[in-house]
Amino acid sequence: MPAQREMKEKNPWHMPVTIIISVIGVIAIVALVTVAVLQNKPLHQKYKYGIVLDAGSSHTALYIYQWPAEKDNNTGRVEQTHSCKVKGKGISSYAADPWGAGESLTVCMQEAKQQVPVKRHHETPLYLGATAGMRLLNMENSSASDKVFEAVEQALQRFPFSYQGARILSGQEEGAFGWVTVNYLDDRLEQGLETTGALDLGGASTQISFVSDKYDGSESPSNSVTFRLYGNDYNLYTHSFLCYGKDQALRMALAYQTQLGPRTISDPCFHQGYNVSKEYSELYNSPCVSDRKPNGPPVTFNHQGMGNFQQCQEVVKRIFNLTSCKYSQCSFNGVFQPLLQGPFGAFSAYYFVMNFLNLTDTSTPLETVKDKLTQYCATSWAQIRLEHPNVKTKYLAEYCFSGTYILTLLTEGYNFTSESYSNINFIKKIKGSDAGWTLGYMLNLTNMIPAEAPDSPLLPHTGYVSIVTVMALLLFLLFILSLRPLWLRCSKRPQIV
Ligand SMILES: Nc1ncnc2c1ncn2[C@@H]1O[C@H](COP(=O)(O)OP(=O)(O)O)[C@@H](O)[C@H]1O
Ligand SMILES: [Ca+2]
Repeated sequence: MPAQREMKEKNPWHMPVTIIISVIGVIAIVALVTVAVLQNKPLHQKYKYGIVLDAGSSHTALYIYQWPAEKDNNTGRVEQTHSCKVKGKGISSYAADPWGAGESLTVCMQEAKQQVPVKRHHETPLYLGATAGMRLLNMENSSASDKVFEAVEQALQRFPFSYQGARILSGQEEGAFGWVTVNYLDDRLEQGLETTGALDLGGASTQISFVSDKYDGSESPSNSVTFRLYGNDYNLYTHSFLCYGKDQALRMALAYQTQLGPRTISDPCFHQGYNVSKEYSELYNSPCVSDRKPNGPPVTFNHQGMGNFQQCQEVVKRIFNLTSCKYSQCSFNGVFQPLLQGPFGAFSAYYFVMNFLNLTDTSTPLETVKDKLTQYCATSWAQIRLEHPNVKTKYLAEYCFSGTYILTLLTEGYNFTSESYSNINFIKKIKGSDAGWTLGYMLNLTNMIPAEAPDSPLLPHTGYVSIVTVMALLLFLLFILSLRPLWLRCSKRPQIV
């Protein structure tokens, strides 16, 4: 077999040294790529969790947030994974039964126990923040408010989480943390982009927060909050109007109409055919209206609807003081407000109401929005009920008032114009997380937003792996090429025949 022998001798791969070098080379390259891929591959994601209870005036909601365990300081990574609406009213309505307030939270807390992995329970911070309902109760009856907190605290401490306390947020905090949430979720803070203003409408208070270039905070320091986030300084204007949430605003509007204690009030903000007997003591049972209580009114009054948007707007305007202002410019009630600037996200009741009324599209001219609301308010109560059999009667009865209140607050109160109205976005969620103060509150308390921009890796993981792979291939090519001379030499060797 001389031909076969010749082949063997020509082929360098049959030389032991060449074979060993080749094998080692290939193993080295495979090892290099494998190590590069494995070392830099994100580990099987482990998450940390945080729980915030939003004890609002109308109801309490629980939110669970999660973020990758090894990257607390990274940006845009905290997201809402679960929410739970507590059955019944807000904790401030339990003044006469404080333990009931604590009890009311247990169903959602049980749910949280199921949602957060058991081994993370003990390290999961749990916060409760109360807003305007408890602010009002605290003003009215501070010992009742203390008792509610005591009961809530005891109920929450029974769960295996890391309880961090329950407290009333100031209006300023509520506004500022709502602004942080919206801008964090939009990745505006991390990237240093122009920020979005935040408009939050609750049941008992409402907040407006935005950055205005012309505003340095000196004209009204109590409306100013400064932040340094990701290496950028922000000078935020914020104001919270206590009693201007939509439920208390409705009380104030009704109080203006019942100041003389009539037995019947004809209310343009409710639909024609709506006729409900209500109690004076219930209407005036709030610090927002208690000083307007008529002397010796009858026990009840008939609340009758008239269904007239124009007249409703006149009634609503009466709850705003639009004349007194000791600053260069004001919103209402003598409160300083700089020039409106930039886009705004309007959430909570702004969204619920405008969404129900099909009016979330702000590219619709303001005049058309008013026309649609005029039509809606003029629809009879019987017809409205027929069209929306599954909507809670209390909400349904109030959407005409609420829509009118929102438009009046935005235009007469905050000075949005036909042009700037289109800068408002009515939103519920951003990237799966609810817009509201809770996320911003937790980010702040867990120091999850750094003051300075974190150092970012030179390359993202995929870039790193690609470069190593390309380099390994090049090395392999070089290696093969380096074998060429050996090859050629072998093929030129004198034949042994
Ligand atoms: N589906 C809905 N339709 C209309 N209004 C709603 C709906 N869901 C919630 N709301 C209202 O949103 C408001 C939420 O306020 P809340 O956060 O409880 O009060 P605050 O922030 O003033 O403490 C309440 O007025 C509540 O009635
Ligand atoms: Ca709220």
